[in-house]
Amino acid sequence: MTKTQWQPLIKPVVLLDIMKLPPKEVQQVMEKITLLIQDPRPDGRTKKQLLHVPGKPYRIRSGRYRIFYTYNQHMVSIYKIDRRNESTYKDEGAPEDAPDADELNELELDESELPPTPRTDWEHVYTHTTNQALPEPITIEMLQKLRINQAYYPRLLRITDEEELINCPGVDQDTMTRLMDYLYAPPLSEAMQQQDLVLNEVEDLLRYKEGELLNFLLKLSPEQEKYAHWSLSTSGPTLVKGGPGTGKSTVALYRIRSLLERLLQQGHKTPTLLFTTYTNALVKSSQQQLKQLLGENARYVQVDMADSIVYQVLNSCGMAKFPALFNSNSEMQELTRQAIAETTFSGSKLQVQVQKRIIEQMGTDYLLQEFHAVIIGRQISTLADYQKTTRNGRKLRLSSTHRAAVWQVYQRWCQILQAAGKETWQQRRARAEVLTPKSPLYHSFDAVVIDEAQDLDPSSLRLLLQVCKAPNRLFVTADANQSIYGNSFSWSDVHQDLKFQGRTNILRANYRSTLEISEAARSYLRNSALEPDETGEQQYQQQYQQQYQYSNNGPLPDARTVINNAYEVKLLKNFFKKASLHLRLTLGSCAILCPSDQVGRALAAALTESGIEATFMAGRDLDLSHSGVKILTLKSSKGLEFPIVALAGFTTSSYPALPAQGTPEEIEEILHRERRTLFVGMTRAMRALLVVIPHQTTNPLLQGFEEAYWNLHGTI
Ligand SMILES: Nc1ncnc2c1ncn2[C@@H]1O[C@H](COP(=O)(O)OP(=O)(O)OP(=O)(O)O)[C@@H](O)[C@H]1O
Repeated sequence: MTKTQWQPLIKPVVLLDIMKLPPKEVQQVMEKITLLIQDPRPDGRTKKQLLHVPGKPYRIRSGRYRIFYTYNQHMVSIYKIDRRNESTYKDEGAPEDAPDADELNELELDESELPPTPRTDWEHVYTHTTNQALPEPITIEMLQKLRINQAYYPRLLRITDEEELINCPGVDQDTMTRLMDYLYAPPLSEAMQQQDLVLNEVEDLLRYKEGELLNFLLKLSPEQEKYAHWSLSTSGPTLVKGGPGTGKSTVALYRIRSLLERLLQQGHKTPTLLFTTYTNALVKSSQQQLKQLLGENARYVQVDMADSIVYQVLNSCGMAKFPALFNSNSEMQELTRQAIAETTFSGSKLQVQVQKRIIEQMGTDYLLQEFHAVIIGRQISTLADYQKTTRNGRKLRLSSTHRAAVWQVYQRWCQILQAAGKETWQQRRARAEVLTPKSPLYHSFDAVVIDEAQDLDPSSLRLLLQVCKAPNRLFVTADANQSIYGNSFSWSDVHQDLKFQGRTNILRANYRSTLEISEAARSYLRNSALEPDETGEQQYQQQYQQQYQYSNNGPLPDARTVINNAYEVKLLKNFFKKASLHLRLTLGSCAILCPSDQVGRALAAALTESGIEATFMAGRDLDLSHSGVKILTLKSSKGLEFPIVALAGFTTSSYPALPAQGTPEEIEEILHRERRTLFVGMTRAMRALLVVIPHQTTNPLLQGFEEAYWNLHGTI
């Protein structure tokens, strides 16, 4: 057998090309790919470099087809299998080494195959995007070839034009994407930009065509690869940071694979690993990806939200039922107001008055955050300890008189909650943390990987550290600038074992968003980045604003003003339709991220009424495979991604909620946090982004869209 020297990689579009190939051609294509991985270098005959084509790809002929590829020292990346243009190959019987028509015809380049140049304006793109007939009719044969569920046949066979194709209610997203990709193969330049997938064996292509193999794994970049395997035998935990879309979650999943391999090599018969992430939707998608990555071995990995582990610890100790959680935020606020009213402050009459005023100025939200992030999150149980604590990330400075006042309200608050049989999530997590050593979960996992750690409570982090058998088998990913609830805290404040010095790395290449979207979001975030901590956060924040690497380009994102709700719906409808048509995607690729459930439901109703399928999905029942536009709150969009995104719903809501009598520092802290929340929303977008701004708004969060980064067209 010939030794394989180059690792074969394929672009996702190649899989569609394989589905389109007649069976007898597949064998021949596989033979050519086998030849390529033995030696991809051009030979001037069958393998040639196309010097005049953008990207200077190589091509090898395979009968009536040609395979396009690039290669480096170690890898061959195949990115298109295309039928030769018959008119340029008059002599079908020409020998393989006949003069190459490709060279003369420049691969029949049309305009769509030129490399994408950044366009400045969606409006311009819109006007050139009109509804057209499908490039070929949808047939039963096509649907069978694509292994599409027969239940969808009647609906799909009725489609005749592009608008019907992009807005096809009731057909799941995966099906629509497959059909769309099949009908509209991306041009060469786009195919080249797609991610690389690993082709372990050339025969896998045949297995894929026959339905035995459903997926191929992503090829990590060298730096991602390094962090997935890095420091497996150090003494402490490891941390990977990076901006949005740099592949932190991806590396976390591959880290699980290397930890598992290491444990199995070390002779562990039934290793147990824990992967925690942030929302139900992320649990589901991580489970799917781990199944793909690990096959049968996925049974060794438990995927959960950190709060499920909190529940499991309490349950295992018989402490899960009582006290009950609050039914609503307003119920919690009410009890907090009651605590403020009932607190008897100590000291002279003047001191009592001062303390009362301090608390009033603070507002219930800020006070609750102080209880949660500082007192409960750090397991502080005495005023003396509270007086000493550093309060990292809290902008409002508190003197010892302030702290004494907070402490007294806190004491009363605890009594009231106890009498009502209620607790907050933060109290529950802190309770679970203390109980962990008594729970069977203590030291029960051979390794723990925590994704999206920036918003975890310190109690949850310490709990997860305790369920892990050894600190060096803990791996954490985080991006402080995507912290949407709390503010920066110091890792070593959380636990002495959480010192990442020397074991922190940063990912720098963005694989999700276009350069234009990512740079616009970063320009919006500027000034709201978080405070430094001892893991090099300051350096990180400086690097955050430096040049990133991007794989994709596109038009500038839009920040558009609207005069009322009706126009907002009109703009959204127009944006989704045109962007979907232009990008050859369906409405299932579109998402609206909005400030609250209530606003989301109203938008879903209004869009549906206007003829666009749209569904509001609460965080717990997010279904990413659902057809039509998905409407989510900004907060529940964390960790997710969508090709087309609109941030909307600011015309009706009073977002952000600011305390009526808040101090400037307190308001500044809230605004910074919410600016990061909008930043998270913007960075969910892969290809197209729109922010809908109410006309003449004074909302401070909807200011700061710089003309250099955003398309700021007029009002509609
Ligand atoms: N090496 C790679 N090549 C191509 N695509 C990649 C690569 N690494 C990651 N991706 C893709 O980039 C996207 C973002 O990756 P991922 O979600 O892991 O990033 P992240 O850093 O966790 O993002 P965020 O913090 O914004 O949630 C995903 O679609 C992922 O498949």
